[in-house]
Amino acid sequence: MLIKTDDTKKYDLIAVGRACIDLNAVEFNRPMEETMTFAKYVGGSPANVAIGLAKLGLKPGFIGKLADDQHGRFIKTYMTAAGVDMEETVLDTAGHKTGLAFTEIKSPSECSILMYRDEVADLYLEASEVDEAYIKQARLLLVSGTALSMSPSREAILTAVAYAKKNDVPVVFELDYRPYTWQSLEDTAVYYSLVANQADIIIGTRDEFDRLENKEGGKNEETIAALFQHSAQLIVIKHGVEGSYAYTKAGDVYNGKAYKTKVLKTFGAGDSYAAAFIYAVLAGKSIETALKYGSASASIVVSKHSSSDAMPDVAAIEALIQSHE
Ligand SMILES: Nc1ncnc2c1ncn2[C@@H]1O[C@H](COP(=O)(O)OP(=O)(O)OP(=O)(O)O)[C@@H](O)[C@H]1O
Ligand SMILES: O=C(O)C[C@@H](O)[C@H](O)C(=O)CO
Repeated sequence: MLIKTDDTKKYDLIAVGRACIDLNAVEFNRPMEETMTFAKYVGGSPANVAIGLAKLGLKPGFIGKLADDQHGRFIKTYMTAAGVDMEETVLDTAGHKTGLAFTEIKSPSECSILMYRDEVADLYLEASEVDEAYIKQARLLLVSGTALSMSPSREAILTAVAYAKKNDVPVVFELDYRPYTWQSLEDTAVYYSLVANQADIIIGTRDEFDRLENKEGGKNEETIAALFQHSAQLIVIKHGVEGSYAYTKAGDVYNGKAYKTKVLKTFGAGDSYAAAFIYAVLAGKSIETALKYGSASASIVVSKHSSSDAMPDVAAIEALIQSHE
């Protein structure tokens, strides 16, 4: 197996970062100005990935800070019921709020997210609130890039990564770049590099790797050459509907095609892709197969209304792959 993990661990993966609320336009194919109703779902990239893994039958855990209010309680209840261990989440006692993402579905190819993320509870997670003994119980630690955008969450993430490294828990870095949370492009590149250089698996879009390198129009070959000088064993670079590439440190290159579908909205593709790709890697499947799982899962989620609730099970993913073989 390319990434060696200890399958006797209590949790398959522990995700650290934000768990928020998505409010997705119910009346779609119109601008948000004309939208009157929104459906509520759990959102936030690492929460979505954890939920996706639970739907695939794995045992994920979550580290994060939730607001002590109705939204925080909704998130904890939903994720627990979905099969994510939420016992290590901490409650914010300083009045910070849950992050909200209003999603606009103008057309299948034109979606946008309007974020309410000032003073959000998830960015107030402190290093002292991250438990080494919990991380030690995971096969993988998943870190989201957005959680690096502000202190004290930044230090909490760096602490989680340090605990994972100390306890031989491989680190997955999902670049998950959300521009509104960052002060500058330089900050992003500094903190992204700090974690990317320690990560075993790095997953992001081509644009997100450009943020890591703080340049435009970067080339995959140059990106992987630089990153493979550090801890990375496996790098996935996504190119939207054009598909994705996986690179191994040993020099293997794999190309995954997107599965065409009737798209409702494009967001949620990355999180569903990551969940199914990681599931396949943990199940010991080949990288070619893991790319198919990621693409199939994303194809299912972009055809549905939510990012979290729509995460598919293994049977749905395998059926979609089969129908294209
Ligand atoms: N329109 C689409 N139809 C089918 N599959 C898609 C589509 N868009 C993306 N995908 C699949 O999802 C994968 C990830 O998509 P993308 O590169 O857009 O990720 P992302 O930008 O991280 O997503 P997100 O919008 O959730 O942040 C792609 O590699 C592809 O397999
Ligand atoms: O927190 C966000 O950035 C938005 C997410 O909640 C949303 O689920 C999404 O865009 C998934 O990729």
